[in-house]
Amino acid sequence: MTAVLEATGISKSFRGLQALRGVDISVEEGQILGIIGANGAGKTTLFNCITGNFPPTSGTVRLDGADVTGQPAHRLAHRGMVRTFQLMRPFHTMTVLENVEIAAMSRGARGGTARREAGETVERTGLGEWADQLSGSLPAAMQKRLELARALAMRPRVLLLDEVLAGLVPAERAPVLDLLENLRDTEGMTMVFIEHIMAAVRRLSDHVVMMDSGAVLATGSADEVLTDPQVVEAYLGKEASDA
Ligand SMILES: Nc1ncnc2c1ncn2[C@@H]1O[C@H](COP(=O)(O)OP(=O)(O)OP(=O)(O)O)[C@@H](O)[C@H]1O
Repeated sequence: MTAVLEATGISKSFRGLQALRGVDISVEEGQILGIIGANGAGKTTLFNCITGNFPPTSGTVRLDGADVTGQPAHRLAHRGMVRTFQLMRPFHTMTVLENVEIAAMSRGARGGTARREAGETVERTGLGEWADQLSGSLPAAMQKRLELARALAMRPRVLLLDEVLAGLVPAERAPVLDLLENLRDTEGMTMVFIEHIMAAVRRLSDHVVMMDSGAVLATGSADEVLTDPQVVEAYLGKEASDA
């Protein structure tokens, strides 16, 4: 099987601080890759290098085999790769539906089509009853769903999720996990997700990469990685409370 998304040898320095040191990840079509690691390990920086927020200092990003290193987010979105952000950035003075509609329009949907697709996405992400609320007035859990809805409205084939469950109580996490699993199983969507909640990593990941100090420390199935003594020592010992 060929990788849909493959990042090889990704390094990134910020004025002397080496945030990434030759990171390799790859994910095959219809698979979910989970990325774990302590705060500051470089997970979000890796996403930023992959999704064109800034170019890596060195290394190559390939999407469907094509070199897309450093391409801006909008061009990657047209190629089918979209991400969510850890800190949400919706337009707070617009309604939930309008926010999602704008995302649909950004990939070319127009007029009634954009509105209809936005409505479907809003329902699918459990935001139906909030559709006409200003997004700035949403509770945190619903803002998270809006971030996901905006990404899905862009119809990605490859979706990168940065801590999409953070700040949600367990009852709020379940529907998001159900949705992500459904997107993989029914639409074959490929996903990479950064997550600190180990129950979610176990449930969703076909494959896990554990990062430490800007490098990959362990990779394998969730069972293999989460029981790896180095991973337990470097990360899980500190984070196990939420597992
Ligand atoms: N734009 C930037 N400028 C300078 N340093 C940065 C920048 N972005 C990240 N860093 C640094 O790079 C390192 C990796 O940060 P990063 O946010 O990627 O970690 P992370 O694994 O995503 O952490 P968390 O789990 O807290 O989100 C940190 O030392 C961080 O301070």
